[in-house]
Amino acid sequence: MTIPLAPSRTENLNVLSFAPLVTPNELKTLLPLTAAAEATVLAGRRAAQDILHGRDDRLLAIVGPCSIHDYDQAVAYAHRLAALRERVSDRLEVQMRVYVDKPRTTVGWRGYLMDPDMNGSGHINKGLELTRRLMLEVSELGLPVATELLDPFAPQYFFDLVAWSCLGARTTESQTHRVLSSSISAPMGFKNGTGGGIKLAVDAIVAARHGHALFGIDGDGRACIVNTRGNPDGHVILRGGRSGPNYTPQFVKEAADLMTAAGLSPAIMVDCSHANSGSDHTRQPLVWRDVLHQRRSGQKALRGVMLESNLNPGKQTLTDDLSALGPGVSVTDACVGWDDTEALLLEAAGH
Ligand SMILES: O=C[C@H](O)[C@H](O)COP(=O)(O)O
Ligand SMILES: C=C(OP(=O)(O)O)C(=O)O
Repeated sequence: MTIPLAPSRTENLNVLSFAPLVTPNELKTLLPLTAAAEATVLAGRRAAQDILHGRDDRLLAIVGPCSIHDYDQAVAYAHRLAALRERVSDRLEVQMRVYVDKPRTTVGWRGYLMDPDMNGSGHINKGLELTRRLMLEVSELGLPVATELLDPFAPQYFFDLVAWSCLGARTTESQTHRVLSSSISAPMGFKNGTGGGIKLAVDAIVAARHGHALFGIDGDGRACIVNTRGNPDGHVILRGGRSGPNYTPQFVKEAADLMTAAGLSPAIMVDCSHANSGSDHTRQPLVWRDVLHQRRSGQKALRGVMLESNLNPGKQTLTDDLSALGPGVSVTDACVGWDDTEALLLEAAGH
């Protein structure tokens, strides 16, 4: 069903159609927050906050697929990670990457939320329902959900299920996303830019700590002015940049110094993937181990680590023939497989 466009010579010239979007309250009536999921979200946020503010010396580990593309495979992964989370919980707070909204360098599949059928049909209502259902199911396992904040309307639909979130390298410098981050109830990481700039991530933390007024929607999908309080749990995520990796001690120190100069208490996460691994998943373990080594050597500002991991290693190309896709293999960035994931988490926990 589409909503007819009013004829005009000056507006909507490049709009093909409007279609109704489910409202946040309709979706939440269909898939309400359960007591078990709520307990996971609250405990996950509290654990992340305690680690980021130095009240808990465990490592926050954001682990999971580069992108979700298959419901059952995501649930199978979540079951494994939930069990592993328990085994390492004395040293690590493990939360699952449930990334559904993918920022692209130019064009490409934009994720399970925007295109759940993976064929360009853009069934966002279906993507919203599947996303909320999946986040509920993962949370009910006792496994906190971590996701990237990208679409400005998304928070009202499923961020009651998100324990940790972040802005990606392509949006950390965007004012729209910074002020949106000031509304988010979960701790927020801010990645350095694709060019490698760390200062812009620190600027984003400062911007998001303040209250803002922004365009948004309420639970009934009504356009409204959202007045925010500001997010006090911002931290920097080092993901490397165009000139190479930035997980090594000199960059960690640079990030810590920039946070201190901005009046912030240093709290840094290292993303083992992206430009830190040169997008080669076999290099993620090197980065992971370097982070652990830096922590053991006394770098207290390092509070978190991110690993792109899936049931099976590597990545595959998305084509029109979806039946050709191999199970549990990333369709976006290459991920480490389950065996390496388990080994790295156990190693980090000293098992
Ligand atoms: O995490 C995934 C990708 O690195 C990011 O979304 C950009 O992907 P692209 O450069 O393949 O578009
Ligand atoms: C897109 C991602 O990373 P980045 O923003 O660092 O490219 C991601 O973590 O999925």
